[in-house]
Amino acid sequence: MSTDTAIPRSPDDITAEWLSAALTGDAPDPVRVDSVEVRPLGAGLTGSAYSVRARYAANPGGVPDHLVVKLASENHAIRERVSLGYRSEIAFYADVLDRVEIPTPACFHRSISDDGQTFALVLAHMDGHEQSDQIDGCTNEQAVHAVRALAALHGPLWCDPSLTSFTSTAMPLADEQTAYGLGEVTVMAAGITVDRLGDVLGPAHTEVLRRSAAAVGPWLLSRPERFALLHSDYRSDNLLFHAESSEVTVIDWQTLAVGLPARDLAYFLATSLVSEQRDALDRRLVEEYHRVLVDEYGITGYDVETCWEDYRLGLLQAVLVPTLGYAFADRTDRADAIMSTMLIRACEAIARHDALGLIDARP
Ligand SMILES: Nc1ncnc2c1ncn2[C@@H]1O[C@H](COP(=O)(O)OP(=O)(O)OP(=O)(O)O)[C@@H](O)[C@H]1O
Repeated sequence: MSTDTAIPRSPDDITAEWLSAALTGDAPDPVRVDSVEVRPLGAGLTGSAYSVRARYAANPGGVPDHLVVKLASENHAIRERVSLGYRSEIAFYADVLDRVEIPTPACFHRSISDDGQTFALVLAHMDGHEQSDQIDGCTNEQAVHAVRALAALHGPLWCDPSLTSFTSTAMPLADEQTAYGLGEVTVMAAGITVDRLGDVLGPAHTEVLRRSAAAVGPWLLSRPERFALLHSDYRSDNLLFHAESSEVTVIDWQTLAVGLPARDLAYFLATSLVSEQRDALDRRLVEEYHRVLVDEYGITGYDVETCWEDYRLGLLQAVLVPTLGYAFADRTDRADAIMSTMLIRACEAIARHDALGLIDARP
């Protein structure tokens, strides 16, 4: 791991010298970068991502010319608040990536300071891929690729005992104390969300939102017999689809968690498809996710009806993650629009599939 001073804190620190050292690492043949062209990417809500075009004088390993460098936020308060997210993403690329099969950008360098508030990641820029718009949602074809990729995250570490002690995440496997603690924070976050967006959500969705937030504690403790590593924010904004093949590459690993696998599946289907599209497709997409788990990862003792029930139960993830992210972040018109769209879809799905009834049925 690099020392603190070696890690860039701002785009000005992304120099040819730094990139040369970062890309060389411990390798005997140095990478020599002649020049870099750095441009900002993304909204930068929790960190900063930059597109970096590099010209090489020596490039023995064939690192691509077009890279993404991710750094911590330049805002101290944000850095403090999300340092666990930074640790999660670095842990993913350092310790987890080789143990799962979900497609991600190739990683050429990662470093983080001891306090977790300064980090750098150098990734391949996914040229030829595009992000689908969170409000428009994914196409049907993109959705198929997304659920298959999800099975490739969950399948390899399905109920793997090592995950019970995986703590490089803000949301390790829940016990009673953490579940009810997170439940209380979610109720608070839902209250703030309703104060801001209640008029847009309307009374019926507001009621579902409040009841869902109130159920988060027992929900997190449901079905403890099944767990996997979760992305937790598996939605359009974090999925880059190949423009022609629709194959997906998954980014933004700052919300790693351990829990019921279908939480990721439900979150994706509830936030990243428009409601009518989800109603028409969710059964088929759940079956496809299940098929890949069984056929490609040899998961046994998990029939498709149980997977379907897990999907229904998992829908509360689509209240948990957005409200926590939204209530404690700065407010913008775009954030309001994305959040209200995701929450309306989530509440419709929760009501349609009686997700809350499942929690009551099996306390
Ligand atoms: N490997 C990549 N290839 C192409 N684009 C990328 C890549 N990684 C990130 N991006 C772009 O940069 C944006 C920000 O990346 P990411 O979501 O990982 O960072 P973040 O700190 O969580 O940003 P934000 O706060 O804006 O969500 C992405 O939305 C995407 O547009």
